[in-house]
Amino acid sequence: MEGLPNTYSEPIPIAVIGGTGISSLTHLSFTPVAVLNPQTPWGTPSSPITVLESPHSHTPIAFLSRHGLHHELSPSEVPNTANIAALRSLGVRTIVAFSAVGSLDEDIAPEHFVVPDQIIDRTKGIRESTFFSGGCVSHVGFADPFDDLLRRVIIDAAAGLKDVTIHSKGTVICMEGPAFSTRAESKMYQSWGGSVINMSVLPEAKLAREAEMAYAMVCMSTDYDCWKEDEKPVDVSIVMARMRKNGENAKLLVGEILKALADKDGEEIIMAKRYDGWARMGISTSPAGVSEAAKAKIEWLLPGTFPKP
Ligand SMILES: CSC[C@H]1O[C@H](OP(=O)(O)O)[C@H](O)[C@@H]1O
Ligand SMILES: Nc1ncnc2[nH]cnc12
Repeated sequence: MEGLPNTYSEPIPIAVIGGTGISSLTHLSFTPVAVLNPQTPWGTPSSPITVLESPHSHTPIAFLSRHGLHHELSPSEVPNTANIAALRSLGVRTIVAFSAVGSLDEDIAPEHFVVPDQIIDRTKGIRESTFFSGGCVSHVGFADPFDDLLRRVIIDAAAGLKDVTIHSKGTVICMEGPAFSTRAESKMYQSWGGSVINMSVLPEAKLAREAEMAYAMVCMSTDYDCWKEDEKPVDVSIVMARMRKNGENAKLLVGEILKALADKDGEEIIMAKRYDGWARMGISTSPAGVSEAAKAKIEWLLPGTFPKP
């Protein structure tokens, strides 16, 4: 990426967040045109943000590597607030996130993709998980944590890929890690109705909702965790081996998603106006009680919420 400009003059409405095994979006159909390093009131994002253009679409996309360019950030260390704030500041309104997951369901085989519709939170409260703290409280609705319009686009787009089996719903369990689950935990998650397990969907999805963006995740199955007695329990070599094929399919899928969103209806889906005001509506702090520090940060994230008098 050397030699690319570090500015981009247009808003970038779509972002792709890559996780394990996807630290760039290098593929014939994408041309990197800039590398940005936005700073935010919540700090610096996980990685520089690459801006890519594609012949499939007039809409540029921003790519962010969740664990850093060299996978140096553990799931608990990912600066999710900085990541989401940085993307929003570039104009992003729609996020397609990718994640390597373990399967809790016999039918979700390695290399299958799942577009989940629900989440169960098993993180340990050690991740910074809201923009609304330090003097401004907001409670956003999160009953349906993923955006259904975007989920539908992804599911339909995946139908254009010949060797990807896609599951159109499921519950993702988000554990803290970084160690994998015990067998007892894995079986308990199955009994709770979990379909797949990862360490990344939270608080990423929650912060995207607070930032009034549309968010969906593509879960790429790599293993059967450790509930299945006739399989070797998950380890990193198993995950990385599966991610070679998954990573190629993920890049093809991004191309198909951009094609699908390249028309007028697509623009409406991408701009996610349906989330305008969600976080602002949830603010419970009375105007006189909002701290100046919180006002400044929220105004940076969602301009117009606390305009200067
Ligand atoms: C390397 S296996 C565990 C690791 O893989 C997943 O990462 P990501 O969601 O970023 O693709 C999982 O969430 C864990 O962080
Ligand atoms: N079994 C597993 N548990 C948690 N995260 C994962 N990512 C890939 N496989 C996983």
